[in-house]
Amino acid sequence: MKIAPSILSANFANLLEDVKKIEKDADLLHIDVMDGHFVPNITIGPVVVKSLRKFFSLPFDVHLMIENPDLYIEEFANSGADIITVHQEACIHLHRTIQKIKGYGKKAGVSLNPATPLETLKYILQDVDMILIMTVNPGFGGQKFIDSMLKKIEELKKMREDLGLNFEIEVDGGINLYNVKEVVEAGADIIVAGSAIFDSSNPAQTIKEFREAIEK
Ligand SMILES: O=C(CO)[C@H](O)[C@H](O)COP(=O)(O)O
Ligand SMILES: [Co+2]
Repeated sequence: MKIAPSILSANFANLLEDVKKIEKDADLLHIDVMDGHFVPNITIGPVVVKSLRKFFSLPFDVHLMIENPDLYIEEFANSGADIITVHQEACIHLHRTIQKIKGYGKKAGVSLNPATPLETLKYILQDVDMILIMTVNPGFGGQKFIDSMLKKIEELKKMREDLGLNFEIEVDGGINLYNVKEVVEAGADIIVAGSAIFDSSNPAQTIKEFREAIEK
């Protein structure tokens, strides 16, 4: 099980120091990109990804919550993203978008909003490296986990088994020390956590506690 702290809840005025706090304990760095159109919030773009890349070697997991992601894939690829995840709801030609990400030598992820059925992924599952199940409506950190998404994670895991595929299942939104175990038991391979990690007094220690909570 991998842990991907989301910098959405880091201090943007002190981003370098905040990421240094989790660098050794995290498996990936989750970077939430929001455009004010696909979601009602605006965060950061490729310039910030590029600036961070100079200081860190851990994989960058870039979650694009933007309309027309095709327009920005090249820039994010060149800025140092390792995984580029687009939303199914934002892509008219999703298969083409996935191929574009892979064409830059990056891992391709596809994310689903809570209301979007798994069936929309049926014909692209064999093409992706990762599926990101949103367990909050995207746009903001610190929201409450939507419990009905546990079934969705279980169903996706079953689909993966039935099809004999090996994409990773990432789960994002409202995950904390109290619910992480059931999220992993449902089928998550990668856990994203923003507020639970960066709002804590010791983010590195909190990541260790996440791993302990799963073992319990
Ligand atoms: O994609 C996101 C929101 O759209 C964030 O990654 C997610 O919400 C993480 O924050 P938290 O753990 O505080 O819910
Ligand atoms: Co995210």
